Order: sequence, then C-alpha cells, then structure tokens
Amino acid sequence: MSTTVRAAAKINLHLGVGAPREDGFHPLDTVYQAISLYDDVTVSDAGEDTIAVSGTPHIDVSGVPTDATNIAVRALAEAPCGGPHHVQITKQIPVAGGMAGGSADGAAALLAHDRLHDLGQPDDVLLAQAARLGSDVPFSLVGGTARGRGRGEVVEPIVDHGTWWWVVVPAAVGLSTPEVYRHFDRLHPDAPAQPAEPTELLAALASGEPVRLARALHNDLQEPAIDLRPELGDLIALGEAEGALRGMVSGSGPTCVFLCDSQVGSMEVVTALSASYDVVLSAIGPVAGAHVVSTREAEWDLR
Ligand SMILES: C[C@](O)(CO)[C@H](O)COP(=O)(O)OP(=O)(O)OC[C@H]1O[C@@H](n2ccc(N)nc2=O)[C@H](O)[C@@H]1O
Ligand SMILES: Nc1ncnc2c1ncn2[C@@H]1O[C@H](COP(=O)(O)OP(=O)(O)OP(=O)(O)O)[C@@H](O)[C@H]1O
Repeated sequence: MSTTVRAAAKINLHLGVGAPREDGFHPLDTVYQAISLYDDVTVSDAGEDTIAVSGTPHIDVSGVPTDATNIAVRALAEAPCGGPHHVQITKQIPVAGGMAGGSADGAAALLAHDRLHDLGQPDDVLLAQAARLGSDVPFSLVGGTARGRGRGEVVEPIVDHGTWWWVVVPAAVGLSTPEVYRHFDRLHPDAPAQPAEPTELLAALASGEPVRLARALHNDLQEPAIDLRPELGDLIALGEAEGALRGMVSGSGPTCVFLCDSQVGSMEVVTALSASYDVVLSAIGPVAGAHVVSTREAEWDLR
C-alpha cells in the first residue's frame, strides 16, 4: 500500500523575534499563512528503507539529503510503528528558501505514515511528534492562517476573511535559518525577551482588506536576511515599484513574497518581475494544511 500527502509552503505575515532563550531558540510571536505551493510525499510499504527526491523544473533539489537526515525520514523514525518504507518526495517548495519546505515534508510524512497504517492518532499526538521534528512542522500540519508562539511550535488558528494573492520569487541559492537567527542576534544584542505582537495584523486579516494587510506585514528576520543578501532589498523595491502592495522576505529568506491587490494585479507583477528574474510564481493563501491526496495499492502489490 502507499499513501500520498500534500503539504503547503508557509510565509510569515508577522514574525516577531525575541532575545534567545537558554536553549538557544528564539521566542516567537508569528502569524503563519499556508500558500499554494506544495510538496507531495508518498510513503509506501517496501522491502527496505529507501528515499527518492525529485522536483518540479524551477526547484533545485540537489541540497536535499537522501539519507537518515532527511526530515521525512526523521518523521518516520518518530512514528510509533511500521516499516520498512519507501519515501518519494516531489518538491515544488524552494529548498532553504524560508518557506518551510522541509517542515512540509516532515508533516506530510507523519500524516502519510499514520494513514498508511490506519493508526488514527489524535491531533495532539501528531502535533507533539511534529514539534519534535522542528519549530515550523506543527503549522505545516494545521495550515490555513495561524498564530505561532513558543519557538513557533505552539499553533492556534486565527480569523482570516481574505483570499490573498501573492507573488513568490525564490533565490537560486538558499540561506541557512540558524545563520539568519545568529545575524539577528549580532544586529540586536539588546532585543527584548518578548517578541513584538501582531495586533494590527490580526485586525487586518479579519477585515479582508489587502491595503490594510500590506501595511501590517512585519518580519524581524528581514533586516538580517537583507544584510546577508543585499540584492533582496533591490528585488523588494522593484516588486513594489511594479505594483505590489508590499514586498517582504519570507521567514528567514531568501525567497521574497509580494502581496497584490487581486489576481489580475498579481499577474501584472509576475510579468514585470519575469523580465529580471528566472523564477517568478503566483500563489494564493490561505490553503489547507497537510492532507491525503491518494491511497493506493503499490505497484509491486498489483503485479
Ligand atoms: C524562520 C522560521 O521559518 C519562521 O517561521 C522558523 O523560525 C524556523 O523554523 P524551523 O526551520 O522549523 O526551525 P528548527 O528546525 O526548529 O530550528 C533550526 C534552527 O533555527 C534556529 N531557530 C529556530 C526557531 C526559533 N524559534 N529560534 C531559533 O533560533 C535555531 O538555530 C535552530 O537550531
Ligand atoms: N525534505 C527536505 N526538504 C528540504 N530540505 C531538507 C529536507 N530534509 C532535510 N533538509 C535540509 O534542511 C535544510 C533546510 O531546508 P528547508 O527547505 O526546510 O529550508 P527553509 O524553507 O528555509 O526552512 P524554514 O522556513 O522552516 O526555516 C536544507 O538545506 C536541507 O539540508
């Protein structure tokens, strides 16, 4: 048997970062949104543990490990039973792009394993497994628009009355998340313990009004990401000059995302940025968290 789960990329509409905790993680107050770029993870019963990774044409998957360090493989090790398994990952989410691509694969593998073996584990059990895999992984299970606190793993859905149109510009070379956090610490040695709260952003989401949301977007990791990659500042300025309501770095970067006023507006920004950038994508949010898209007999069962 084999089960395929689809999981979405995330962006952070608000990312408030506090001073590092004793365990080295930063306290966050963030608002995640799942947007319509997806990885598919298929988990199959197999004779031995194997993994294969492929990508849609705009994705360079060469940086994705195909050993026990792959987060989907770590997810299966976290799961309570079963195996061996074959894991097939098909990536559409940029790698090391600040869009939680690895986290999406971890969440997808947890859910696929649960459904493949008909375990029906309760949500809180899956969410606890997800939190052990990484700070962004619980949100990848939940999806939609949600507030994240703690180190990002404590996730609570929030009211969002909009359908938001985004333009997404990945970079050819990724950025390391720990490196961006370390640079934040260098730039802000006196950061407050409590991260900035998303008060106006929550009101903007409830209003469904794009201009209001654009004004409220906030990312404390944007400054360190642009300091490490100054060209991201040029990209954001260009997108805004071409009609986006607001551009920002996605999470720890280097992917940049642009909020647009409508589908037509987003197509105009895609066209304009495509003159200068190789890969320019369009996406909507919010979309669902990790969900099963197929369950079938594996090929070797059918022979
Ligand atoms: C930048 C964000 O994507 C924003 O949502 C996340 O905070 C990153 O989440 P993630 O990639 O799932 O992060 P994890 O796998 O848990 O941690 C990777 C590394 O990022 C840093 N990290 C992560 C989360 C956090 N709240 N504080 C941190 O300092 C730590 O150096 C950690 O070792
Ligand atoms: N399934 C996976 N897909 C992508 N990268 C993976 C995976 N498993 C492990 N990795 C490793 O994790 C690193 C970070 O990849 P990922 O695509 O999750 O970054 P990211 O989107 O910036 O993460 P985040 O936004 O959660 O900080 C990669 O460089 C790679 O070495």
